[in-house]
Amino acid sequence: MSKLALDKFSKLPKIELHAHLSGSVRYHTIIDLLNEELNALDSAEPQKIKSEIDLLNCLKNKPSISCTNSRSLSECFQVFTILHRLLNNLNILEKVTHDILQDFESDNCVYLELRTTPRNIYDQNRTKILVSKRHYLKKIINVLENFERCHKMRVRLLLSVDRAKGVQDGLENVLLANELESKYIVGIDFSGNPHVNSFQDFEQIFNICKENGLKTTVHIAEIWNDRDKDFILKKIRPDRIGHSVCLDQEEVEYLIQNPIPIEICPTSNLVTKCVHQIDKHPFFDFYSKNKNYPLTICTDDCGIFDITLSKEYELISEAFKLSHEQMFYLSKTKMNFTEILRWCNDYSASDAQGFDPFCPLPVSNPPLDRYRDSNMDGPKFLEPILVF
Ligand SMILES: CNc1ncnc2c1ncn2[C@@H]1O[C@H](COP(=O)(O)O)[C@@H](O)[C@H]1O
Repeated sequence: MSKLALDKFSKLPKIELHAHLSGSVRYHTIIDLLNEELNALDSAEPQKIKSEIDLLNCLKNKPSISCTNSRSLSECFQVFTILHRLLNNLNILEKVTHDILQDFESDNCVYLELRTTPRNIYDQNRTKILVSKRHYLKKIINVLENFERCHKMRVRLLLSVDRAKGVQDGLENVLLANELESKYIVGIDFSGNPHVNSFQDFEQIFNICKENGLKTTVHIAEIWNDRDKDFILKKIRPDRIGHSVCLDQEEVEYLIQNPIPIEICPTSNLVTKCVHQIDKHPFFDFYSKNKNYPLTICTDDCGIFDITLSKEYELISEAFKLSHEQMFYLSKTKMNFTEILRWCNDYSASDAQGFDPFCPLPVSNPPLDRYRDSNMDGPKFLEPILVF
């Protein structure tokens, strides 16, 4: 794709609803932190660190129609373990979180929903808690507050329940969400290694979320033998679902008839090999059958994959021959913004009225024509959806 087209996607105002904090730490920051460990005088395991740098290099992925340097999901989860070791104090956490927000805003993201699993940070012997889950979260919320004071992008937080860490750990996170009562926490994400445990064991937690009015989004069908699909789609019916790529035709039909908004993560699906070619991505099963199906394009772990939201748009647009106008229309309308505003339950009605996330900078925003793809021979604008 030409640089000009890439620029147009960078300028398109976008929303990001599926971004894991640790996975979104800048790729170069991760490498720098690993090199710091490597060069430390007391570096105990240089070979291990070198192989971790190699793993990172392999996972780093450039968007392309067919992905050649794919790695499996389990390798991704190895990287998260490394990241959790590296992000081991509040200063680093503060810095990387701020960088993530900056990066999304520079990419013209206007509403970012970051998700993270609250965790205790231990000392080297893992005997003493240095930072509690509560302090971990408070630090992140503090970064979001400070950011919002001087930036236009709106940022909210989902607390993650990691299926691999078990029910008790998940329960603590949901109780924390309730207890902190922060306007920044808008819901609960159910994620983690899909090969480990089953979400069916977490039914009590789903019920607690419902009883307490906490919105939920659940990772499903990231692998073919996901035994939780029926349970999630038919019994739990969360507010959104993530990935949802390994679905059979019957399940796709079921969703078309009974839609749940889907967070699509194209590069992630290629890297983890649950989709082998971008032009076979099930995004199109939904899009082609129902142009109004609520779909949103997301990055998942933009740091470890070294990608941006704009590049994800580019990937989908190229693979399915969608014009800039179609992408624009998709980003504007496929995810119901009233719904998002409802997630931000602290907004007063007047705030909500004044907040058009697609028009955050009315003075400096370019005219809509700027987003028009001059080479496009498909339909012209479907409706005058924006007033800049
Ligand atoms: C690649 N696809 C994925 N599938 C499932 N869960 C994923 C994921 N990518 C990330 N996570 C979840 O997010 C955590 C890292 O961010 P936080 O430490 O919470 O900020 C991972 O440990 C995993 O539980």
